[in-house]
Amino acid sequence: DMFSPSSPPTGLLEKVFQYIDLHQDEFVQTLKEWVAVESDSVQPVLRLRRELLRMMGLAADRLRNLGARVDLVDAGFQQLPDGQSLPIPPIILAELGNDPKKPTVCFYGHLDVQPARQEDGWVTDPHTLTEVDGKLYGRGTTDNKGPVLAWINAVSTFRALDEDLPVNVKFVIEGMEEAGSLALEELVQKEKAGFFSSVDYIVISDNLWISRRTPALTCGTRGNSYFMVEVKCRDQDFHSGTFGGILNEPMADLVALLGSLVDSSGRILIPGIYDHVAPVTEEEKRTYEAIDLDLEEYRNSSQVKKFLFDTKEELLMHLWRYPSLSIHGIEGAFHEPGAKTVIPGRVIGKFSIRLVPHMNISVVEKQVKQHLDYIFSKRNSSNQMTVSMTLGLHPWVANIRDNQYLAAKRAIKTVFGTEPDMIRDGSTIPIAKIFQGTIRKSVMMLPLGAVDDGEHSQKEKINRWNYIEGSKLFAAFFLEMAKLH
Ligand SMILES: Cn1cncc1C[C@H](NC(=O)CCN)C(=O)O
Ligand SMILES: [Zn+2]
Ligand SMILES: [Zn+2]
Repeated sequence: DMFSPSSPPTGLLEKVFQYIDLHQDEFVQTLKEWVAVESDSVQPVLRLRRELLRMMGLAADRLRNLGARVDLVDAGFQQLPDGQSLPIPPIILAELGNDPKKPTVCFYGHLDVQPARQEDGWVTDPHTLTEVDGKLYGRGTTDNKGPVLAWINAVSTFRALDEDLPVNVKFVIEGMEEAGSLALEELVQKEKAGFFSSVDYIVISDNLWISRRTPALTCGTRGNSYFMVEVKCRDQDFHSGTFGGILNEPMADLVALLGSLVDSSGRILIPGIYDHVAPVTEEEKRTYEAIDLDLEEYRNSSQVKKFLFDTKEELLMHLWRYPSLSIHGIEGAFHEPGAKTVIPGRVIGKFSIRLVPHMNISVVEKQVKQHLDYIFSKRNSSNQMTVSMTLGLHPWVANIRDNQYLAAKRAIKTVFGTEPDMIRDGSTIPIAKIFQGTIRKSVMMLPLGAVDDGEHSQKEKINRWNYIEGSKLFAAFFLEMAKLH
């Protein structure tokens, strides 16, 4: 149309790539400064919330230096189960450029991280970015500080070269993703007609490739429903010498309940749970066949002796398009080393079910509660069982016919010289569905990290190559978006 900006001058991309290569050590240095902030949102303690506030402040400063207009939106307080409350770090809404002739691309990312302690099995200090053989180790390097900075690096490169930014850029950066994106949904609703009204596209870079070398585009994620099942005799523990043999023990009830959820082939045993799962189409099957995945390498690098499925297609389908049930832990259980003769008086089992199209969250909730009621009633226990669903997150499916998927494919081809794997992701980025459903804009997931980055795990890393080529990818993506608009 008549408002289309002219194609970028030939050689601009070359200049941009050269700048990024030349300044990569500065980019790594900033990542190091950000990794040094222990912005853990999972452990609800004031010291860490202060770190989160500091983290959001650092990011706000960085964005202001770029020339962005930055809003630190107050997000209120988190109520804890024990009655205490903690501040939620402010959410950054920022914008750079508002040329009506350009598309507006909004990047969502988060700067909170999972907990990490060196004793958990890190070789290096998790909050000191350490480079070994081109791998940048540190908590948050891949999830999600590295990708947030890659986007900022791309923007800052155009600024540093005194080149016009090809797109208008907006940022939504939060600090509570690892705790369930508290307060973000409300803000998105509230800003629907404000901040988000001018947004054309949303890009999220908060997941990983399925390969170590082949880049990917993500077309869908599973949702999640998280359950707590409490079994209580009394609030205090018992001595097994003085009460063992005369009680229904809460742990025995709970272990039976948890043991009734899934069989050893991974099949969920809750009646009706598979009823609404979308059937597999032939076309969909072909997408799994096309993916570059070396099963043996994947298995070896994951240090798993044997997966539940032997073919690439079966494995990918069970990660991406079938539900799964995982048992996470038991609160109140005696889990420390040593041999204490305790009977825990009250225990809480935690498990979750990854949801896929077209499962319905409230139907799943009913099915789970009915099943647990039935199993518990069969035990004829005198204890009290309480089941609650504490999180219900929808699965998300992209519209891969949107312009931005085309632009991203072209940018990937330019930077990596290859077509991306078109993948889904087994985990959940709750805000994707909320963006799509609330502000009704196109959402794309464009991951930068490699399959072996170890997000949430010990030894999390991002490869220098992924971080730097990823910064180039975002810059190339801006140019492709401008061409398509
Ligand atoms: C907090 N939470 C509880 N249920 C689901 C989640 C989100 C979490 N998200 C990620 O890990 C992002 C991965 N790139 C997950 O999927 O477990
Ligand atoms: Zn993340
Ligand atoms: Zn995470």
